[in-house]
Amino acid sequence: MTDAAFDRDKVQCFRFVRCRFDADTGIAHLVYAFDDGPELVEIVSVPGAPFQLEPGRAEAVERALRLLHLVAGVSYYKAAVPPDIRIDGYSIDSGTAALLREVYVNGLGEFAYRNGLALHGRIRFPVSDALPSRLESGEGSGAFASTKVGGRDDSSPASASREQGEGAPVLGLRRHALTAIGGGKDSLVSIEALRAAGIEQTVAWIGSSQLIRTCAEHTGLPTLAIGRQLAPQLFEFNRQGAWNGHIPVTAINSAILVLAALLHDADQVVFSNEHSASYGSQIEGTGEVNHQWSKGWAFEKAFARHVRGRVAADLSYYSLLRPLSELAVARQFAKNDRYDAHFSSCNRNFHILGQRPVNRWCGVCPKCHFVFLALAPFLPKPRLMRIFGRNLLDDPAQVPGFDALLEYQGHKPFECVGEGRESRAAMAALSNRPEWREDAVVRRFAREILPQLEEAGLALAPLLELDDRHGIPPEVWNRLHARFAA
Ligand SMILES: CC(=O)N[C@H]1[C@@H](OP(=O)(O)OP(=O)(O)OC[C@H]2O[C@@H](n3ccc(=O)[nH]c3=O)[C@H](O)[C@@H]2O)O[C@H](CO)[C@@H](O)[C@@H]1O[C@H](C)C(=O)N[C@@H](C)C(=O)N[C@@H](CCC(=O)O)C(=O)O
Ligand SMILES: Nc1ncnc2c1ncn2[C@@H]1O[C@H](COP(=O)(O)OP(=O)(O)OP(=O)(O)O)[C@@H](O)[C@H]1O
Repeated sequence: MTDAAFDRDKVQCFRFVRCRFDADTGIAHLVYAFDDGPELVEIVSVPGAPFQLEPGRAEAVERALRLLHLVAGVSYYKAAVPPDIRIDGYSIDSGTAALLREVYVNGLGEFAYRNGLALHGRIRFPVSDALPSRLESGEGSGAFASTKVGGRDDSSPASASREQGEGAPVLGLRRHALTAIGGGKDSLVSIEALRAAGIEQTVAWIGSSQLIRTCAEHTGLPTLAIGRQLAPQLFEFNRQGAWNGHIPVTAINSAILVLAALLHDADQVVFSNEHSASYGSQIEGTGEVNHQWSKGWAFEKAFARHVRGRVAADLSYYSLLRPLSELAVARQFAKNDRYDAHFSSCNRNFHILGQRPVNRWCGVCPKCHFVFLALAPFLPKPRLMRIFGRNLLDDPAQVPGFDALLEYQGHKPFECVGEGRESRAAMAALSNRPEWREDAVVRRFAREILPQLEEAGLALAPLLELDDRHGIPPEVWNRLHARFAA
């Protein structure tokens, strides 16, 4: 492949060329290439430079940088999906390769399904068996700790390889949470819960979304806005017919925040991924395809273990909302109206190429449909109408959108929405409420769909119960359990 043109079918090899972090500027360069083609340089900028890093911290930053380089490569790899992968300049062990294979194969699951590609067996990261046994990139200084996550379930897809490469040092990180904020309801629920539990936090986000900034500023907490620029050639490749589609963006954001946590001396990276995120769309003839795979529990477990084992033993990565369903998160959000005029879960707000919606809620996408439906059982109707500016459940044109959420005559949309059983239970609850039951979509549900459903599956209460599979540190969970149970 040359500079002149991009032909996805001719590409043989995807290369991780090099990565570099400059502590004086806070800028990371992540460099990739296809064959001997042009360098594709992604730039991540972490505010707060210059960073004074003692040797043990600098080594951990280098390990986090390589992890980010490897994970963020998925945006470029997908453009050609070539048969070979090469890593120039450093080596990885088999545990790291196993994690990456999971991230690429599952995180590109929707991409592969939509493009008719088979990724299983195709994605192989080269492994060096001659690595030192403790750390893939040379041993760090400082006290080494075992990576057991006390008492919690830390089995992971990468566990088969746990004997190799684990044993990162304890860095003595400050007790402080870097909480990812996405502008929607989920992270706001986490931020308020951590605040109530007295845990110090900085709210952090990636990208230039004004909506996220406004929500972050509204928390009144310290903020950290991290810049990210994709290599510009990717968009040109897309114009020239590159493979394109969904990527596991949460995995990339997670790796960026792990790097930022080391730079800003925080011992926790907190995401807000509910347990419903672990369930994908059931596609006839294909099986499960999960749009939000890197928001799921399998990713969280594998990534958290990798960070503790190979980056810093005292750096926790977890999702505070893992025990909650989407409906349980909606119930928590309803308790506080502080963000009503600022938040949005509608993904049309978050394009990196600059489109800006006129309204915070487009009102026609699966996320708008789902968030409206999930909040409706828990919010007074006038408050919900003020948030959305209209009643999506009284618009007959929206029936097909809600049917998809109910998994009625179709599969769950490829979006960040709850499980079909959550949507059905929410709709069934509304069909019993005088203020909702006459609205067009609810009325039609009660008439046509409800009679076909088993009553036992429609109760809200079981869906609000907390799940005990999570990776929340016990000292945090002990302070929050009662709040989330109510
Ligand atoms: C905002 C959005 O939904 N974007 C998806 C959309 O991309 P579009 O072209 O409409 O706009 P951009 O997001 O600006 O992307 C431009 C191109 O750049 C590629 N790209 C972007 C970010 C990145 O990290 N790597 C990239 O390669 C992208 O492919 C475009 O060509 O459609 C795309 C194709 O299906 C999606 O990939 C875009 O999704 C974004 C990466 C994104 O941030 N989406 C989140 C809102 C999202 O879907 N979050 C999921 C979490 C899923 C997970 O497992 O992490 C969720 O909330 O469920
Ligand atoms: N730009 C971003 N920077 C950092 N973290 C992000 C960003 N966008 C989303 N996240 C995080 O990724 C996770 C999944 O995002 P998601 O969009 O589901 O959450 P949300 O925006 O908090 O809520 P909602 O589901 O209502 O949109 C959350 O933990 C969120 O904070």
